[in-house]
Amino acid sequence: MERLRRTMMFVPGNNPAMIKDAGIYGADSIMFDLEDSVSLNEKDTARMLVFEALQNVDYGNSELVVRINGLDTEMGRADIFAMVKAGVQVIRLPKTETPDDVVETEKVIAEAEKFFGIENGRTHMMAAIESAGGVLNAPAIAKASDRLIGIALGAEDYVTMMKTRRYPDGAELSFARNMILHGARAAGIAAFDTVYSDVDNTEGFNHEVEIIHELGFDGKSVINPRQIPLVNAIYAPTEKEIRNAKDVLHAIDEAHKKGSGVISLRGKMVDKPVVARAERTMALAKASHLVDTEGNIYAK
Ligand SMILES: CC(C)(COP(=O)(O)OP(=O)(O)OC[C@H]1O[C@@H](n2cnc3c(N)ncnc32)[C@H](O)[C@@H]1OP(=O)(O)O)[C@@H](O)C(=O)NCCC(=O)NCCSC(=O)C[C@@](O)(CC(=O)O)C(=O)O
Ligand SMILES: [Mg+2]
Repeated sequence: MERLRRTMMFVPGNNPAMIKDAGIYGADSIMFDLEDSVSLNEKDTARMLVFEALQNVDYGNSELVVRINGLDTEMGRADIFAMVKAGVQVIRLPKTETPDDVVETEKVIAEAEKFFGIENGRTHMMAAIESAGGVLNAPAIAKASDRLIGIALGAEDYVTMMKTRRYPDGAELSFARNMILHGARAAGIAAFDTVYSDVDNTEGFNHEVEIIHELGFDGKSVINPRQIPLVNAIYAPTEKEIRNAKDVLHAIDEAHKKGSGVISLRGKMVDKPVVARAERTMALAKASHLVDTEGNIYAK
């Protein structure tokens, strides 16, 4: 079963208190940041703090991701070696412009795995796309390495380069979001939307999450624990959707018993894509604690 990544929470790598408590908020993924939330004179401290945390803090079921500094900086290589040694699950490459950026980063990751005697390929990657060039290359970036679990939009850098800013309806991000989504889907990996910086604006945040949920993004980068339950609520299926998904899965089981891959349910065709959507609905229902492991809806 595909891992759910509705929320990926940025945690500044130089903030010991936030690093220590990052696991208590229920983010699907925790993303320790060594890049833009850390000033130049704190880079070494942040790398050390995140290294220690990855080795010693229990973050439960949250996936552990680190955003490194790019290889075009003097920190990039040291970041990769330290994080691979610490056993990070996913390295997030910032400001990815070309497939070569991914390939070059992968080479250093493989070198680090070999150096520390770690199984080749254990460290996964994701690539953040934060520029016009990166957006145009999104489909090729998404296919650049088997280690990639997903690609993500970094909209703050992107809108700055595009000489605009963030607007409530998101029209300025429409092309980038669609390129990233299509690039990810064509490569069979996940697509993550960008951060929403106005932490106190719940209405604006919810509106943005509705948009990316409807588009089909797997989830969103968040910068504050208060944003996690808001994303989860929008990604949680309704009781009607769960009941329908259960009926779909039951109907296709019956069809398979009769040797068919298609059946009618309440006048609507149930086939492979409908079944795949029903399975995702049930996975989201389980993650949202709306059903038990058998798929039974919890009484209210
Ligand atoms: C926004 C704010 C200052 C608000 O502060 P506030 O003080 O109002 O927070 P409160 O809500 O009051 O905090 C209540 C309790 O939660 C704790 N708490 C808060 N945030 C927590 C957290 N993140 N992790 C763990 N713990 C946390 C806090 O310590 C407190 O704990 P306690 O005291 O125990 O009660 C704060 O959240 C924060 O610093 N966020 C991280 C910012 C960050 O990482 N930026 C870089 C990534 S974006 C980027 O780089 C752009 C990008 O690259 C992106 C892309 O590529 O996608 C692009 O180009 O777009
Ligand atoms: Mg950025």
